[in-house]
Amino acid sequence: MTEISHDLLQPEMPPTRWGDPAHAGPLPDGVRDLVGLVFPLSDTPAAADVAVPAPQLAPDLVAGLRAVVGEEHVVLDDAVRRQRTRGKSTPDLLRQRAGDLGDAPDVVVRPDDHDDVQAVLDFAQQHRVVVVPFGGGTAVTGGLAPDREGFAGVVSLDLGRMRSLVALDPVSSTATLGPGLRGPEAEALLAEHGLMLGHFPQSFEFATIGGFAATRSSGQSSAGYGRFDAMVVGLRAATPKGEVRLGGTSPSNASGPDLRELFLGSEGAFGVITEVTVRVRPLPEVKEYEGWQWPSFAAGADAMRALAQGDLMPTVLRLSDENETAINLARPDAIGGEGSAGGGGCLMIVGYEGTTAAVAAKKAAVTAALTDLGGTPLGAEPGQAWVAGRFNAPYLRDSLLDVGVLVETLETVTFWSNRERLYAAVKAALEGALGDGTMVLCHISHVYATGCSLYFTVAAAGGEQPLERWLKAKAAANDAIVASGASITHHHAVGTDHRGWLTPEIGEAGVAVLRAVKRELDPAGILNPGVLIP
Ligand SMILES: Cc1cc2nc3c(=O)[nH]c(=O)nc-3n(C[C@H](O)[C@H](O)[C@H](O)COP(=O)(O)OP(=O)(O)OC[C@H]3O[C@@H](n4cnc5c(N)ncnc54)[C@H](O)[C@@H]3O)c2cc1C
Repeated sequence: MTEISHDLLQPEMPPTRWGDPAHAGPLPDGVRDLVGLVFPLSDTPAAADVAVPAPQLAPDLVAGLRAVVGEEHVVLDDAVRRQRTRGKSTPDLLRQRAGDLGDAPDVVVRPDDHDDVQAVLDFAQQHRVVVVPFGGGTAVTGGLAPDREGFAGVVSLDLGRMRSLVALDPVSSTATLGPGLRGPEAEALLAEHGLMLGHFPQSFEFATIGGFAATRSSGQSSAGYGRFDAMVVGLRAATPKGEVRLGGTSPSNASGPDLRELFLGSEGAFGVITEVTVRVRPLPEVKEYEGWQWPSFAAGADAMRALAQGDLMPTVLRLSDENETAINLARPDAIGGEGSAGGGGCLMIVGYEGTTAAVAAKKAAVTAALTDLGGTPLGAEPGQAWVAGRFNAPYLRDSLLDVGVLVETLETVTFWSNRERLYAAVKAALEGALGDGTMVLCHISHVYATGCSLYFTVAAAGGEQPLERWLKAKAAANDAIVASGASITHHHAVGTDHRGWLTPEIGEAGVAVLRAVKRELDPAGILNPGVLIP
């Protein structure tokens, strides 16, 4: 067994929790008091001293991988394999907390460049070894837990060494980035040139460029900067059939269907994305965020629609429903405290970024529109509070799991005309499945001229079998989404968790196209088997 030098690895999240352990903490008093009124609280620590299953990959195959990428980049260390077991959904955390490491990879392989990745895929295809591309490990729909039945073993292909700014074209405003760069690393490299990407999902601190592309991620500034797939100009991928380079010639073209779309959202099932070329923009001169209050979720949603359809999009635009406004998730330290109801109604956060002149002009136009539509300005304080707490909610989830409260999120997207029906149906499904006292919170954070996403946060008593309780509730929510004619996911991707609900959305012919692409690019089916494709 080879020990890895841990300083070669990026800082890692603990397997049973989210984020940086230094930022984790017990439940704030206000939250504990409030939650204790609704749910029974009981100390529920994660299992300690969990044994990681012994690696199943035959020694000659391990030696073969070592010959490909070098001795020290093939890791069998238990802690490293445990950290790459599944992602960070609540079911993933519950399984880790219960000591279930059944999906642990046999070996972690760390390629240095595209050619290394290609060589690993060639080897894995020849020897029927599953390859699971691993970026930040923040997946929430089972995309890191493929089927292993019938294969010689499972390699977690950790892209953490591929973390460079590969090329920059400031004239065209494009940058080519390594797939293993985490959000802050990519922004720091671009900032050296006065540039930025502008992709800030809640998982920003740990998720990677390759992961963003592979899942068609969407960030908190999507109103102004667009979703990640819309930022991608081109990409390079290694597949078992060889190299694929897409979008390298032009920003757009009429050269047949746009094959970039085949890899955006392909979740490692068609190939390993080894470079992503994105459009970049100048760093903003100013950033301003503020709060607006709306009498109801419907009134706030109508105002968002008016902005989107009137070409008046700020950089950040999000709206909490009445429950989420009352709980004020952006400020866990203030939950249950004075003023936590946020003045009632529904809180909208509006953010502006750009040049001083552009921000002033956009802010004046948006302010006039929101005032006309009946909104009440709350000033900069709620906006600043949201910015300060925007990455904190996942830590709160862990603290709640520690006291036996089940917390999870899910998201969907539909057209404006279907928004109310979808909202009511998902809420009813979750409350019906989880029973009395269940708290269902919702916000809109991704807005289009034609529709919006709905992002739900659910809190319920964990009970004796929290995992089973959640899986039942999630299935009910998925059924409600499909029955409402909405999409099964706006940005979390399909993974294994949503696979069973994809066919009604894309149809049998659509599934056949996905299967045909998979057969062509990955004939032995070694890439993430069971992920994405029904
Ligand atoms: C607390 C929390 C908050 C989140 N907030 C958001 C949010 O605001 N917006 C959002 O869009 N998502 C969010 N997510 C989901 C998740 O962060 C995204 O799906 C993210 O894009 C995954 O990136 P990653 O690098 O962690 O990928 P991973 O988790 O490592 O992998 C995700 C999938 O992509 C595949 N993959 C990874 N890298 C590559 C590659 N280079 N080539 C091919 N396939 C690859 C993997 O095999 C897997 O199937 C959140 C998740 C958590 C836990």
